[in-house]
Amino acid sequence: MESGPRGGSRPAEPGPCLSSQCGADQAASASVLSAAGAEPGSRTLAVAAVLPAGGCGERMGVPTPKQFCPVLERPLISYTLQALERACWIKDVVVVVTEENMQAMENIIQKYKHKSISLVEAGVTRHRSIFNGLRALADNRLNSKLSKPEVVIIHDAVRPFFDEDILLKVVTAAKEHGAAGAVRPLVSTVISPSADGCLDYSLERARHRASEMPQAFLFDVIYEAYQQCSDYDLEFGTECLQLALKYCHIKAKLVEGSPDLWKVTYKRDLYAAESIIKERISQEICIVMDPKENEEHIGHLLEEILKTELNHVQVTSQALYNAGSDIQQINLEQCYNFVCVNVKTPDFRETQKLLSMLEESNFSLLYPIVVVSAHFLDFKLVSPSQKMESLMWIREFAKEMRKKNILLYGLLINHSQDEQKLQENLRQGAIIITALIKERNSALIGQLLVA
Ligand SMILES: Nc1ccn([C@@H]2O[C@H](COP(=O)(O)OP(=O)(O)OP(=O)(O)O)[C@@H](O)[C@H]2O)c(=O)n1
Ligand SMILES: O=P(O)(O)OC[C@@H](O)[C@@H](O)[C@@H](O)CO
Repeated sequence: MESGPRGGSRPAEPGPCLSSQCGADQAASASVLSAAGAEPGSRTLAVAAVLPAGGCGERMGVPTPKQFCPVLERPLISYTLQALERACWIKDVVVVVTEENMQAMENIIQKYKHKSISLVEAGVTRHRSIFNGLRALADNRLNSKLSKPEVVIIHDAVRPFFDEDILLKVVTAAKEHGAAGAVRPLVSTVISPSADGCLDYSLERARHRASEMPQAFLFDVIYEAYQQCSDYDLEFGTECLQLALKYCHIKAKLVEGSPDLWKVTYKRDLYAAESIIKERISQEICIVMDPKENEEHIGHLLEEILKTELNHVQVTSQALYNAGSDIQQINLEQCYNFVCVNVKTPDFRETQKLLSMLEESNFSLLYPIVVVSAHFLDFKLVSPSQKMESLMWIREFAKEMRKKNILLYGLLINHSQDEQKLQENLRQGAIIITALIKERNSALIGQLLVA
């Protein structure tokens, strides 16, 4: 199975590493990706990737193989594919899955619009799966749309947190050395037990590294290594770099990677992945308000309070004049959080306008979008209970929005005439907004919170 061309016109997506789309540094990638030995930029290096995703995730301890476990209701492997898509110079991605998971994988590719993906059947071990992926690239009779690359990246499907920079580094190093792999300092010391279960010796931690992914190889090197590989190594090996050394006498270049390169292995890793992704898509908030309001507009006051409360978060304000261009403009900054300020009647007019734009934009495909419909009322003039009736609209509407991966919350702020009270209420409102955005708790959708 093959999906369409990579890259393309998709809006910049804040994948797990939130870097800019494709070619964070065009000059760097152009020189790296010029074909081996050619003048930089003269001919692009053919690079493909093999993603082993055929495991059962035994250590995760759940029925679903971990690469398909949901993170914010989206399969983990989709985040890895999205991060790979940032490197639009990778021409083919071969995902290696078991026969029984082929359809599930095809559904993920279709739903999340992943490009240039070919599926290959897994083997009973990781090395056998990788070998199957390499074979598909080597022998295009297996898949006519695939062609043998000069360099191949091998990356575990359950390692979603990496950026284009480490891909460029391992590919550059593989071009020069034949093989390269990301490494990290060891957290625990490595020891060797004796036959009777006692300490035999320990390795000096500072002189050793943990082997992570991505790794990259001159294709002919790693393919030759796998073709020479013993059954024992195919069955019990865990290190591709070792195969290149043992069978092709290639000493891989080791590239220091970032702390994000860890592999999702245990259940706690899924929780960690979810909180990292939530943190990363909470970095920007857009306050949507009526453009005709003057600077004292309550929306601007709320914007200033949010900026004060959330100094590491980018808070912007935007008027919604019309659909497409505004929402495209907003989301180009990778914004997944909106506070819609409703001060005019009828209630929700601005919120409904924003929601219909978000629905049409399809931006909630990859991440849940938070929309806080903020309403201001001087409780001394109008009792909240009177307002409640008209605000009940939000409960039903929130259920509809939930189906589109849009989390809609209501917020009623006491628009006190007393300046100090108003500041306190706005601060309380900012705290509530911050919590809703950070937690993205679908249990609270349609609720009306009061500040
Ligand atoms: N026969 C296998 C075994 C593993 N993998 C893949 O290799 C990567 C790293 O392996 P690991 O973390 O060990 O995954 P599992 O084997 O699924 O985990 P476990 O050992 O807990 O069963 C994963 O993306 C996994 O899907 C594979 O493609 N084919
Ligand atoms: O051993 P596992 O199958 O859990 O995972 C594979 C890892 O060993 C591997 O991804 C890195 O150590 C780099 O080779």
